[in-house]
Amino acid sequence: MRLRIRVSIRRCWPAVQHDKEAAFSHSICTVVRVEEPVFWPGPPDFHNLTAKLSQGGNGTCTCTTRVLSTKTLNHPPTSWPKSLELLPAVDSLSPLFCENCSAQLRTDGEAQAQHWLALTASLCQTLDRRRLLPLPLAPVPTTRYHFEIHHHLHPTPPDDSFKATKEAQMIEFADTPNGSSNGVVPPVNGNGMHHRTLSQRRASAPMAPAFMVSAPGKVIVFGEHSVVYGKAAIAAAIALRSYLHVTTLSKSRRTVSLRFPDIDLTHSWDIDNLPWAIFQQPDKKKSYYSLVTELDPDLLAALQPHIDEVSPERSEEIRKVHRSSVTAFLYLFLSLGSPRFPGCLYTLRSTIPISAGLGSSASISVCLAAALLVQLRTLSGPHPDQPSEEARVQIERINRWAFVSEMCIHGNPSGVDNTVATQGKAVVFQRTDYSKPPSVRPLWDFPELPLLLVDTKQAKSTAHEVAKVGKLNKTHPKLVGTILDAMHNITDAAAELIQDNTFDAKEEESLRKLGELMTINHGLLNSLGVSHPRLERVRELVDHEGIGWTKLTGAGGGGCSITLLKPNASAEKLSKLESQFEAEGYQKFGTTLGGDGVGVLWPAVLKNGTEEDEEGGMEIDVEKFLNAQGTEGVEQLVGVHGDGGEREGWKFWRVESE
Ligand SMILES: Nc1ncnc2c1ncn2[C@@H]1O[C@H](COP(=O)(O)OP(=O)(O)O)[C@@H](O)[C@H]1O
Ligand SMILES: C[C@@](O)(CCOP(=O)(O)O)CC(=O)O
Repeated sequence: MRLRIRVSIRRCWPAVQHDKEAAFSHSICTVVRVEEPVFWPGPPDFHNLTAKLSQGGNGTCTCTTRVLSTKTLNHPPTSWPKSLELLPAVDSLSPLFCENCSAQLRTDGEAQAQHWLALTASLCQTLDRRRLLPLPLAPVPTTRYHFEIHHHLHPTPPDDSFKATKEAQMIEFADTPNGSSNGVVPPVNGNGMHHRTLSQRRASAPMAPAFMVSAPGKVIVFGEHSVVYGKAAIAAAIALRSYLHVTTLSKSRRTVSLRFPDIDLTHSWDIDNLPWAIFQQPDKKKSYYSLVTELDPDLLAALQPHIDEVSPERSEEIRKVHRSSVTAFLYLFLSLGSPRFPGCLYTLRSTIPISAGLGSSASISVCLAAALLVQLRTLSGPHPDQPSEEARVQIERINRWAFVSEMCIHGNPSGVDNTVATQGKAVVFQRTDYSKPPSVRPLWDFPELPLLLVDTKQAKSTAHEVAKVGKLNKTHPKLVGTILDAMHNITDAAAELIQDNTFDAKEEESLRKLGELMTINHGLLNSLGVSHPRLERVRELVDHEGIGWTKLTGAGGGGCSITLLKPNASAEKLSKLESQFEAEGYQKFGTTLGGDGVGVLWPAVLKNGTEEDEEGGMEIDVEKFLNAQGTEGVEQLVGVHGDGGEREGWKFWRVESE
């Protein structure tokens, strides 16, 4: 079957349409390429497009698209802007950033030409900006867009009304988050004028397809707490993950809503009542690539009334949890968004136990940051052929904002949790200077360690434990400094050991050396006062059986422990230990280390072994997502891994090993 795809580019001067022929089989993904002269800052709006069956079909095909990659080619386009007056009005676009160099373009209206020049200069990269004057002496680069088109065939409806509107629906766009028109843009006729007859008008559609993002939890294998003081830590992603579903509402619905059932939180705000003015002040405004290393007290104060209105009838304990999540969301939403942001519903579910030291807050922070950046179209990819370097830039962008969210949730984070939740795998992390990005060294061959993960079910607060160590450090700076240095040396030794060619995760001697480092690390954490009797009890039980080495993981004060099991640990002893854990109210987790970091499912359609798979997949709507039962239900519905490995649909920014 062949489909004709018509791609029309909005907010691009001059307005352009492309007709593309592409062969499709029933309900698959395909890639279409469009080349477009770059006359405009930022990617054009290709958000939704519909494709028309050009032959042999008796149905329509609704497609959603995503820009897979953009590549700048240095050959001139076929048309040129003739004079500066012809440049389009730019005041409807805010903020303006160059996609290539991330430079913020001027928005002061002083001279619109400046935008164009700055953009062109940055795209030409090697060209001296001054040589671009006067226009159009410089070669204007062309951007090549790759689209991924998900299309779903719908049978032709029996009634004729469909035929009447079919043509009008042929080119249909969703609005961009920063856009000023409503969700449906009519076709452009030969004069560049928009027109659509009354009979062809339709109710507003949602402005973008629903999509999902997901990020893993983590275990810190070495270096928690000391990492807050600039020492190195080793952390690895785990298979437990958070999943965030984003629905964009139609233009008339000006609310932003959170549904976070794990913490029993539901709340909506009127977007137009949020304190945009202060977040948009030139001295406060941040861009999607900013490195924010501290929260702005004025912005926090402006958010306070909107945080205070959440869950007024709940207990103080619950409100505290709600406040953390809401502060993180609102801070990100107002920092990254704009008053023209569309109404949205964010629904979050996580399989990571909360406040157990497995990085639940970092995982949701990464999801929130990634979702907002995806909505703003500031991320390229992910796609399987994305160059590592490009993937790295996207990961860095998400990570920077996830760190801001982490600051909202627990005050003084080191950034290790959000880094591993964004990047996945296992990393050696160190942040010596908080005004700069951290050093992150991936451990590509992180071994498959035989780990037992035990949740004490003793809730703790990271903020509280971190503050406790801070206080101890203030009182005994020299002594605590020595302990933190020793922890750093342990991490160094462990990284060296793991990367040594002779290290074998199945061999006793290798594991013994690593296990001893874990024991020492735990002892030092205990000396800082962040263990807990229930954590000590796990150690006691494991030590009694003599089958492994145990340390707390995460902030401590409760939460989880990890035990590195000896290779010869007998099944009998293990099962005895597990029964004892169960009897004493502990929960054992089976998890693998070193999985993928942040992933995107765009649109929210997955194959789930249901009838709908025949039609291209099953759309994950909010209802299905909320109705999924427990961890198993969530994983079955949207998990990044199905029974047969990685699920088709989820995509990850992957930084490969050099
Ligand atoms: N599934 C979730 N839904 C909503 N908020 C969450 C979720 N998981 C974590 N959080 C937020 O993160 C906080 C827990 O952070 P923290 O104490 O650092 O624990 P952890 O060690 O699990 O990261 C919670 O109080 C809540 O604000
Ligand atoms: C104690 C600390 O090192 C790790 C905290 O991990 P968690 O929040 O318990 O998952 C704090 C940090 O690194 O920000």
